[in-house]
Amino acid sequence: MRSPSPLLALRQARQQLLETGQCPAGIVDERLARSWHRSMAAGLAPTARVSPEHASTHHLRHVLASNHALLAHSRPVMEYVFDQVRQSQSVVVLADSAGMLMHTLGDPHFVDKAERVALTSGASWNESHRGTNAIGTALAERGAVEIHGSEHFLERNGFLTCAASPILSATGELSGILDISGDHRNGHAHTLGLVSTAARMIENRLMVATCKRNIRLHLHAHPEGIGSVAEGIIALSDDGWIVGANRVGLALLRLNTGDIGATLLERVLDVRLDDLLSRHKRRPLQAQQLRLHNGAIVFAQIQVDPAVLPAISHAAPAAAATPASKPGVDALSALDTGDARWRSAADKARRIVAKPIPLLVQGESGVGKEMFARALHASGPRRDGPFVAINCGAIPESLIESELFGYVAGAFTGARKEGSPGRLREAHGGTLFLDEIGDMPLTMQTRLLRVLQERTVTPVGAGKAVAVDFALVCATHCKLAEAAANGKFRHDLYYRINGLTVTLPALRDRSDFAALTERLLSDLSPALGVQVAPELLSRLAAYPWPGNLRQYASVLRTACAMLQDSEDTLDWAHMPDDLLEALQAVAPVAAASSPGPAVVAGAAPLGLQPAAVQVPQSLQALSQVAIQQTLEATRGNVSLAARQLGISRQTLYRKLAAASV
Ligand SMILES: Nc1ncnc2c1ncn2[C@@H]1O[C@H](COP(=O)(O)OP(=O)(O)OP(=O)(O)O)[C@@H](O)[C@H]1O
Repeated sequence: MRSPSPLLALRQARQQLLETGQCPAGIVDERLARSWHRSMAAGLAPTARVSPEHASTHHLRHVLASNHALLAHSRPVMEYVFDQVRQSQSVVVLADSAGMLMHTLGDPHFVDKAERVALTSGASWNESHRGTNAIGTALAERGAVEIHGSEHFLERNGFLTCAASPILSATGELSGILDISGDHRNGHAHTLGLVSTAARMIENRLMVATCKRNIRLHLHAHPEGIGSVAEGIIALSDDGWIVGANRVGLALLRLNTGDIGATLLERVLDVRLDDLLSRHKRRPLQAQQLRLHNGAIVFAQIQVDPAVLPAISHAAPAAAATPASKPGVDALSALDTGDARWRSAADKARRIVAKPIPLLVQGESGVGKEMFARALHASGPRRDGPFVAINCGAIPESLIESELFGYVAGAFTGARKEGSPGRLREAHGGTLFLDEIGDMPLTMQTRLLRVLQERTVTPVGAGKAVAVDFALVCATHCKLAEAAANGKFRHDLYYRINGLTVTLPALRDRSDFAALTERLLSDLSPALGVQVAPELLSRLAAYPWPGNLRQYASVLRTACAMLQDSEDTLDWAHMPDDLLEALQAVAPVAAASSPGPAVVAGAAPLGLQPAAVQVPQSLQALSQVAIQQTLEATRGNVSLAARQLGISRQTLYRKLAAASV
């Protein structure tokens, strides 16, 4: 591995492994020890002269065809790398995600004739076939490794020195392995660095190709770093979701692979997508300076296919919804895909939009309450004013007062020198949207009530009140009337914010699943006309979607990213693994009609027709099944499960607590 273990120590460690089944701690690199154990567990013997596992011509052809893009983008990089190592008589190899060689450059003179076949296309270097080796071990460890001489598990491979690095896709999956192998006497200290850099070059090329229809941010901490192999790349959907990223991009934005497909750009950076695009239009070649929410600065160059830019510039504000206010063609009706309950909520809200009547929007997490509020704002007379959204549950109690009401210069330690107007005053002339109002601490409820009664704000540390004028929309996932009855929410504030209450339906209760799906898909990829296969659509319609529209939109977004260039229909193969099983387990319903009383097939194995074993269950129970399956798939990782379900951790805990009552 990185620093070759001394030969004697290696021999002793291997001897002990073979005799006791345990590798002594501290003598060899931990990853090497893990790999030796895996090789033993695969039933391999170090002295065995196994004949190389080789794919049939038919299978090899299939693998090459399905890795067409990877091969095309790897070839030029492999040629460049080969030029660098030509003198050291090495071969440069590309393997698929199972460790099968797909392309080799260089003549393996250092290998005797009998072994040469092992370095040709079709040979498998998966650890289960060849024990510890750079390709197989890089696959198993998902990281770059070097394996020298007798670190190889099979003695017959001891003449090799190899360095390999994984190549990751834009969504973080392992696409293949790049490897440099040579005679172990010619090993070079820089080979691992070379192969890792080359793998990144391939990843970047692949990402630009697979995300060519997306808006891309090319990022670096310094403007000069943009365009280099060390640049970060982030791919965005038209409505500002991060749908792809290379490793540097993730690191720069402090994200993990699991955040891809589940994170809005504006949650990470202090900028909205439409602002980015309009700055790009004005100065297409200039790197923009952006700030992360933690204060760090990055520089970004936007790249977007000119053919899709007009569609995007049109679509980006559509997410914020700013069309005219005529009923029938306003921003609210642009969200209307035919569900009667949703339409009735929109009709009622439309009637008070120009009046000083506060609106309370109820509905489960992710049903689209904020989108509804934004669209209402854009449909009303204040649409040219600001829309200020505040998540009352997300601001720490100690900060909520200064965040909402503002403060004067020097009001408290840590305050900004120039003071802050506060979010309530930012909403002046527009709409204030208070999300999760039920989570607001009681002391703040009292202050908010005063603001609403007096229509003035008094910043922290100020003696004088400032007049404010905004339309108020609040949202809650809980029944606020119950919270008021239990003393958790002030009665007087409840009456003050509840001029009109509308309830948005959960996704599983909507009757417009097919139309909604079409709408979400056309938002995600306006130019592509992506559809869903009918069988899959009927299963999606029957699934309980605990995370509602947020979860469904996120699943569709990731599925669209899985489409090959030649595909335009989403099918089972594009669905995430954790959802597949759950979808197979629900009985299909006609997507155009209401899901109605759903049925579950119990634990029907994949591929079985679940309708044969239908067991009626409540929708709530179905939702719990989906939650449990996601938790199992994420091995109990609540944060990851919540992200995959499209709900917050608090909501997931709440649902789990409700289930255990
Ligand atoms: N009508 C819609 N059309 C397209 N996408 C939608 C629609 N409604 C919601 N979404 C998707 O669902 C996501 C969540 O929507 P939104 O934030 O409005 O829900 P919410 O009910 O306010 O959630 P929470 O209760 O967690 O704050 C959006 O970012 C968007 O991806």
